[in-house]
Amino acid sequence: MRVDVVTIFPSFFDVLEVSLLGKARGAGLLDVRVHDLRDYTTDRHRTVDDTPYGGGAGMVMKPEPWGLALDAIVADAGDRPTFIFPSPAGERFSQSTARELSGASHLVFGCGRYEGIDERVFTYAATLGDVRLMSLGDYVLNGGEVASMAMIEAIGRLIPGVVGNPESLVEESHEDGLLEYPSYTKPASWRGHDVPDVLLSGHHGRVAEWRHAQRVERTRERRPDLLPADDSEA
Ligand SMILES: Nc1cc(-c2cccs2)n[nH]1
Repeated sequence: MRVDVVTIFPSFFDVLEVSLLGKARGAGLLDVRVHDLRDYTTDRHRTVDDTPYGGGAGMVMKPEPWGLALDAIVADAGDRPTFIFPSPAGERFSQSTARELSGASHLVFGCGRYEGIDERVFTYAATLGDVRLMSLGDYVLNGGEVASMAMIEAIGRLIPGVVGNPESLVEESHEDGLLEYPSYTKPASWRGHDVPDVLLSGHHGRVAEWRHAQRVERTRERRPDLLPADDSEA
């Protein structure tokens, strides 16, 4: 998968060199390219925003630099990518969205500032590929960088080969509508807190039953909205 990121804070994405995604890049599973939007400005001050038509507070990102940046990426890749613009006004990003997008061949993340990107950028991008405005949740960030980083990680880890043991992707929270079960490791007793006996029993069937029950109980307690309507009232 190729991933391009357009941002005015390119160094923010240096962290993608480390950890799991860094290994994925090294293994050629993920090709991440970060672009500084200011490289696509034409004035001496490398201006990327201006005051909003119709008045109002804040600044809006100018369309010209975005158009040049998206054109350069599409010309280089020679394909029709999926453009993802983080936005509090976007569709809700979820694990199923991550799974859907993990099958894409080319994603382009456009990191705007909260006051927004000129709407014509999304209209223009739609002539180059699919456009998805994506929200991580009902709260407001200052820019799309943090949201893009989270989505790149959530999507990237689902690409076959990125996570060593694909088994570890099963029974994760949100993979199948239930939260994950509690995890324990050695020592069996720590500061007076013991690991549940069933996990020390060696009885795989009972462990599986206990873990499923824990998943249902936790989901009921913390996220009843994830359960089918008739169940969450139970
Ligand atoms: N979910 C979400 C996205 C955002 C922003 C994206 C770009 C600027 S602010 N805030 N909250």
